[in-house]
Amino acid sequence: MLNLPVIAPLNDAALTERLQFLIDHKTKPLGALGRLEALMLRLGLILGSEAPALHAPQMLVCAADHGLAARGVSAYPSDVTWQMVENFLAGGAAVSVLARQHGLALTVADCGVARAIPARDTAPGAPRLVSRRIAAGTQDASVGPAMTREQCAQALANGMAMVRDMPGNVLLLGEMGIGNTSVASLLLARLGGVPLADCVGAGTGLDPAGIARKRAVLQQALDANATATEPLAALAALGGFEVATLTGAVLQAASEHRVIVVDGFITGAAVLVAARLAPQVLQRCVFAHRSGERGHAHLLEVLRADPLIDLGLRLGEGSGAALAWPLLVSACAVLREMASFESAGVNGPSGG
Ligand SMILES: O=C(O)c1ccc[n+]([C@@H]2O[C@H](COP(=O)([O-])O)[C@@H](O)[C@H]2O)c1
Ligand SMILES: Cc1cc2nc[nH]c2cc1C
Repeated sequence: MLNLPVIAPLNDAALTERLQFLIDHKTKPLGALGRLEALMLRLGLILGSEAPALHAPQMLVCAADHGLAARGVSAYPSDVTWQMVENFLAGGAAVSVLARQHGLALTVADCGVARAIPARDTAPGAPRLVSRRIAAGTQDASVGPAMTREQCAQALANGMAMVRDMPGNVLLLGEMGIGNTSVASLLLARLGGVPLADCVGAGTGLDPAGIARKRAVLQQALDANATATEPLAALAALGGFEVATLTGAVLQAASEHRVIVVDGFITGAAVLVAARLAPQVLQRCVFAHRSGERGHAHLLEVLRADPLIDLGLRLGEGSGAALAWPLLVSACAVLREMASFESAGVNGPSGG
């Protein structure tokens, strides 16, 4: 039996009021720091502090393969999954560069890559591999469930355990898995109630004919798993090992009052599943960016999320989360260090 962690709602009205007062009395015209002010408020609430500080940020990149990929739903072959995991670990991928630049500890989890990633010793501070393999890729969801309920429960438990073992108070989410935009599309259609056509996009770069084929395959997957409507049933039937592991990670991080920085379409789909299980997780999430992948705008709407940046990224890996990271650092610094009208001796609004 899977025990999901308890997640308390964030409903400290007094702290909300104090934070808003502090923000409104900083030396700036009211509201002039725009959406950074909403970020300041959110981070203060999540961390339960009027002077929040982020420490030991953890970037967790979950990787796995997908039976669906054999149906031609991606522009790239499944081998790219293990090859990119090696690239993450060697320090050459976008997320490796950005994690290094920003001092984010990078953990890459093999949640079920078709070709197992060999264990290795890594130097302190270098990207770290953890093996949390469920199987060598999921089954083909277009003909039946992608995973068993037991496999899904194990992946959720793995995600929870990994976060439990991590230091720090902020978790950034990333993923890698050829075929996983299909998984995210299916979960958005099933759990978000969004028409499939709006959920399906180019992923790694399908052309319009490829997208039409992908849509037809994904419709077969929805039909083959028509009874999987509850969140955990849908996750098992349509999901991937990396998405289920990320879902567990999100639930655990929320229960520990960590800030959760959500990357793009696939990590967002994991948050959707987690939010269907425990809506309070959304109060702990910061949505990093709006992905160029078609379904992401719809997913953000379903989650009522307002992402920080829009650079037309469609890479995944956690790259958008890493790029948005400095904004979180700045939001905390401004809340802690910026003077108030009173402390700086600056006149407030003229009034009248
Ligand atoms: O996160 C996103 O918004 C995103 C959008 C498009 C593609 N991706 C990445 O591309 C891979 C999945 O694309 P595909 O076409 O194989 O389904 C996977 O490794 C993701 O990290 C990620
Ligand atoms: C090269 C490549 C890098 C990626 N990183 C995340 N998803 C990816 C998909 C491809 C194809």
